[in-house]
Amino acid sequence: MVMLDVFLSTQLNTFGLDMRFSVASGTTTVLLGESGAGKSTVLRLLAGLLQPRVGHISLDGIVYLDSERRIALSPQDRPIGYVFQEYLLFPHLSVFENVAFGLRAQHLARPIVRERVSEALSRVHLSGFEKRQPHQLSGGQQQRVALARALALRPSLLLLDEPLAALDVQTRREVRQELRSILAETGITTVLVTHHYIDALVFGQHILVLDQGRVIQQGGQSDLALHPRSTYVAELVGMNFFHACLMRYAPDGSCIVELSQTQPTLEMTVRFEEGENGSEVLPAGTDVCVVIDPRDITLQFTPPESSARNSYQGRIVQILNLPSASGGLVRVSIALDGVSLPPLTAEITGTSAARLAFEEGQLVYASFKASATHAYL
Ligand SMILES: Nc1ncnc2c1ncn2[C@@H]1O[C@H](COP(=O)(O)OP(=O)(O)OP(=O)(O)O)[C@@H](O)[C@H]1O
Repeated sequence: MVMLDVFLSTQLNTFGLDMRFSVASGTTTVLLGESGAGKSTVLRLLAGLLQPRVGHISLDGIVYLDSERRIALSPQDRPIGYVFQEYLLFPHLSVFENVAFGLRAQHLARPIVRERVSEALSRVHLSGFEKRQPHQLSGGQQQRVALARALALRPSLLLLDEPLAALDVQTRREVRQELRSILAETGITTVLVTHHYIDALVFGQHILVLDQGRVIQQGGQSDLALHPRSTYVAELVGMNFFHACLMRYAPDGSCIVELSQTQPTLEMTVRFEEGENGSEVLPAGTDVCVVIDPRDITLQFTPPESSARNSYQGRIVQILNLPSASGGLVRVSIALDGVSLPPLTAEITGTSAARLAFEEGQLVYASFKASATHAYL
C-alpha cells in the first residue's frame, strides 16, 4: 500500500500527544500549528528519536513502529532524511563533505559517495558548489545543502522542521518556491512542519492542523479555507468564525442560529450553501459552524435601516492598513458589545475608511446579509 500511516499516542510530562493520519506516499503533508502544538515532537517520533507510549508508523507497507507487535526500528534503520530548523551544517567542512557525511558513515565506496553527492547537489540545484564552505553560501543555499545531505541518503521519508524559519522574509519567499519545486521534482513523501499558513498553502497537499497534541482539522487547502472548524484556522484563512446552534428556519429558507458561548445570547440569520445541507431540514439544536468573509461586513455609525441584515453594535479595537498588494483594504476589528467573542473583523476599502474616519474606541454597527454567511455542519 503506497501510504504513510501514522498513529502516535504519548505523554511527555504534562504534554499529551494523540494523533492519527494516513496520506498517500509521494505527497507533502504539512503539520501546521502554533508554538508548542507538538509539531517537532511528531517529527522526532517519526524519526525514532523519541518512542511513543503506543503507536504505529508504516510507509508503503514497511513497518517502522508497531508498539503492539513490539517493533521499533532504531533511527539509523529508518530510511528517513531529517532537516532540522538550524540546518546544522558542519562549518569547517566543504559543501561536498557536508553532503557526503552520512554516506561516509555508512562506509560506502568512494565512487558511490561521489555519485550520490553529485546527484543530491544536482537535485537541489547546487551543482558546482562542492568546494564552498557553508559561510560562503547564502541562507537559502545553506538550507539546500542541508536538504541535499538528507536526500543523499535516498530516504523514503523526508522530515523538514520549519525549513524556512532561519531565513529573512525576502529569501524565504524565493526559497519557498524553490523548495516546492525541488520536492515536486523529487516526489519524495515529505512531512513538513511550519507555523506559517502561507507555507501550508504552498507546500501542503494535505494539511494537518495541530493544537495541544491533537489534530483539530485536516484536509486540503480548500477544505481549510472554505470550512474552518476552529477560530485558529479561521484566523489563518482570514475569515470570521462562530460555533452556533440552529434555532429555526425562516420562511425564505435561511436559518436563525444562536451563537455559542455568548451571554446574553446573540442570534444570527445564516445560509447553508446549496448542496451542503442546503435542501436538508436540520433539527433545532444542531451544532453548526458559520463563517463570514470580512469583506462582506459593512460598518456605520447608525443602525442599518434594513432589518434584513444581521447587525451588531461594538467598539473598534484595532484598525490595520493591509499591504497594498491586498488591494489597499483596511482591517477593522470590532469587539461586540456585552459578549466574550473574539472580535469581528471587517475589511473595508481605504476610501470608505477615510470617508468615515474611524478611530479605535468608537462605537459602530457591523452589519451583513444572511447571504454573506456560509453555514455548515
Ligand atoms: N522531551 C520532552 N519532555 C517533556 N516535554 C516535552 C519534551 N519535548 C517536548 N515537550 C513539550 O511538548 C510540547 C510540544 O513541543 P514541540 O516542540 O513538539 O512543539 P512545536 O509545535 O514543535 O513548537 P515549536 O514551533 O515552538 O517548536 C511543548 O509543551 C514542550 O515543552
